[in-house]
Amino acid sequence: MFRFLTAGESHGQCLTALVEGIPAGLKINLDEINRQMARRQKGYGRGGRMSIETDKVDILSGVRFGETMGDPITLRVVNKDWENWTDRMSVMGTPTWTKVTAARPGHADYVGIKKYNREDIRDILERSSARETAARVAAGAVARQFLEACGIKIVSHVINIGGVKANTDNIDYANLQPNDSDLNCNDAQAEAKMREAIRDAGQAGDTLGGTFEVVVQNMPIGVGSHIQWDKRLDMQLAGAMMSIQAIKGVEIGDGFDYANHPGSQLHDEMFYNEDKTVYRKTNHAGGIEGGMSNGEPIIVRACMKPIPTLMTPLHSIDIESKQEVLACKERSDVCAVQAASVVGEAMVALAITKAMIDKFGSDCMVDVLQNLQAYNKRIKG
Ligand SMILES: Cc1cc2nc3c(=O)[nH]c(=O)nc-3n(C[C@H](O)[C@H](O)[C@H](O)COP(=O)(O)O)c2cc1C
Ligand SMILES: C=C(O[C@@H]1CC(C(=O)O)=C[C@@H](OP(=O)(O)O)[C@H]1O)C(=O)O
Repeated sequence: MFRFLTAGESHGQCLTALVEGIPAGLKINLDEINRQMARRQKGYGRGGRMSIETDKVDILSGVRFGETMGDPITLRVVNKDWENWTDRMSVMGTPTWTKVTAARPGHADYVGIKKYNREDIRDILERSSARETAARVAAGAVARQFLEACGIKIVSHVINIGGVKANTDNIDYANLQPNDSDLNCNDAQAEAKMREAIRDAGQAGDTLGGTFEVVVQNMPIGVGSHIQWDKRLDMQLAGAMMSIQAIKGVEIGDGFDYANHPGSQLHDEMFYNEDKTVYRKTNHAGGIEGGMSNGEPIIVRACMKPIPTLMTPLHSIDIESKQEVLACKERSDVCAVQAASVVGEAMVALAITKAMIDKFGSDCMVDVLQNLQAYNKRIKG
């Protein structure tokens, strides 16, 4: 059993993640965790907050002398900005700060206020903020280290920002490499145009969304199951991806394009190599058939809506005065698709880790790796 939870507010003292079920005996590389944290903070179009924070993870439990013990792992990311918010975010005492009352269309503000019976929108926006994704990337970075010990790699790339599309013809998904570019895009020409689009949107007080792909490489066959709805790997991946703030669409493989062509053009035909191992010439299925990994790279595509906080605010309502007003202008990102792609990698890593642990066990790495090896041997035979 593998699970994780996060806690913390955007301008509170810290964010935490509690990760349970990582097997004992996994070597943890803290520098690598922090490298993932830094990747999430990059990206042209991020707001002022990113120049305040330098996200670093403290491991508070579950790891001893660099190795997991099988215990729950607690990860903490301190919010440097907390110091500037102690008046507004004090744990005890009486509020001295003006309430936020003008709801932002597209954010959690209005519905949250109603549902939780609050008068200050800050009580909602602090937790609905995607600052929370820092804790997910920390948890995901631990999961990635488990997956890498099992030989599995996860990469992503941005393929569309605000309608500017990267060239995605002839991508070799099995060998797609991580890139360090500003927008996590492999097409330099498209990336330059994406930057222009983000700059123009920012100057107009507007925001942009986009699309990215997360790819899982070297995935063993048969992880997930057709037996029950909640064991299907595609369901677990889609849920994980949809749980990210502002993600509004998820596709596996050809996804919505399946609707446009007949089956004869889309199902991935099977062939035998000389040694009778099976191979495919195509991967329309995106590495999953019948809710199980089929050994091809898993391709999960996600669409992020434009950021809801606009510097040229939208028409909205004030929950206190009951007047029609302009939405509140919190400091904000113009575009965060690159950051979302890093969060997407983390969520995919966490979902794949859960499915791998369901299949190969979670007590200790020696058992997991032996189980995986024996299983691979049987499958190949
Ligand atoms: C990495 C990342 C950064 C984000 N930055 C902002 C931001 O600066 N301002 C904002 O209003 N929304 C931002 N969002 C989106 C909101 O958090 C999100 O739209 C909101 O929580 C409502 O949830 P929903 O869009 O899923 O309905 C960001 C999302 C992600 C994934
Ligand atoms: C803080 C992060 O993202 C935040 C997500 C966010 C929102 O409403 O989702 C609003 C902004 O926060 P602030 O109001 O402090 O500027 C973003 O910066 C982060 O990614 O670390």
